[in-house]
Amino acid sequence: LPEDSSAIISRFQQYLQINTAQPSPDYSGAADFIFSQAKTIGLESQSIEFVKGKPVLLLKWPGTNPDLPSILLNSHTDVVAAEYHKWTHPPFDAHLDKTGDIYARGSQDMKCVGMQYLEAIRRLKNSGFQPVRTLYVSFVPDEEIGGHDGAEKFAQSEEFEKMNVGIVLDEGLASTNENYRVFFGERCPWWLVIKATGSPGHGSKLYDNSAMENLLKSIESIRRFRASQFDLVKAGLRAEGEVISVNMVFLKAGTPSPTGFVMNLQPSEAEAGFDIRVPPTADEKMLEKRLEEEWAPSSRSMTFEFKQRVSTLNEFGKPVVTATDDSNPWWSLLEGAVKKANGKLGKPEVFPASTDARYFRLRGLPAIGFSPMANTPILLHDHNEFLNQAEYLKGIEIYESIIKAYTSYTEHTRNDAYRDEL
Ligand SMILES: CSCC[C@H](NC=O)C(=O)O
Ligand SMILES: [Zn+2]
Ligand SMILES: [Zn+2]
Repeated sequence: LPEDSSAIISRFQQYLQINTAQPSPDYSGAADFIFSQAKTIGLESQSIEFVKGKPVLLLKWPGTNPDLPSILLNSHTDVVAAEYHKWTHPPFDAHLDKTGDIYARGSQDMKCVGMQYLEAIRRLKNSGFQPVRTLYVSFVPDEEIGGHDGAEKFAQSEEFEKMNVGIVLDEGLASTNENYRVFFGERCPWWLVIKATGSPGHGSKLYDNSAMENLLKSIESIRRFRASQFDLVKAGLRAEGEVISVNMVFLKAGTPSPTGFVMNLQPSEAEAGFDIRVPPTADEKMLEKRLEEEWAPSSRSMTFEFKQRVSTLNEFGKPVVTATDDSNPWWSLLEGAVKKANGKLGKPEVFPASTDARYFRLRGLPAIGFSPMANTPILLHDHNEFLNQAEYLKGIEIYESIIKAYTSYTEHTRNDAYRDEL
């Protein structure tokens, strides 16, 4: 590796070594690091604590025409927890192996992207490039737990309003082939708990309407639905983000005893939790009906509760998605810029899980999910998350090209996609 590249990789490793794992992320460590980077690059920086101890770090590269809507490059500073003993290299060592793979929690999700933004800016600045539009880079907390104290408050703030943002880039997913994946929307999380009650009884007795039987009937029904959705994906008829996913995440029942559970007692209560993800264009009413009639019918002594239920629609009743046609110039600009840097984009997709991009889209802004990682296994939230250094360096070139194209775009763009509704 040339001298320059090893310095770039070592800065990436430094960021990865800061333990920002939920539930107690080292946000002040991350802030110190990001601000020290901003200083050496020559970017203005600001920390906004909408919630104490959870800073939104905002960097700014002023453009020559501050009247044009600005560009926002967003990333989150937190990462999910890691089970240390199940990793081949400790998750916060950022170990670089002989093949160039860098192992760390956050190497894909999404400290890579945050640092790639900064490295791209550093190079552009050094080359003498001048942006026309102002460029902002935000590092937000708490994405992994829903972003309520981070991007959600940020997107709704006066500070954000003043930034006059026209387009947001946020995270995507690694691609296992040579085409980068790119996302225009995301599925909405519905975290459902269903609860069954029934008559308790002797473990030897066959009878109807026990809590366990009632719950199992629901689970069977939910699993049939799950299979019907999964089959569409397996048959290649639908993309991952276009079906409703339903996965059971907990089961809770039984009567505890000092040695485990009482074995000859059928319990009077049983419950199960499901992580459901609903595509932006899905029929919510249909799903609700299914839930009321088949998954948790009161006729079977069942109740349900949502731990979280995010609507697929915005305040105008429209799906929360970013346009991918001619009405959104940022799409073709992105395509062109990636191509110019010798990269290829796949077909725009719906992100299968949730990201902070939703909060920007809810404001009526276009937001594109994109993490430039091609030919890479998808390891976010998994053990042994890694990114190859060559792929990381390639991503920096991709962002250089995007930042050039975006900040140089001088056509008048509206920064309010809902103008028609308003
Ligand atoms: C919906 S709050 C949790 C957000 C989380 N985001 C990334 O994994 C997700 O589970 O999609
Ligand atoms: Zn993420
Ligand atoms: Zn994540």
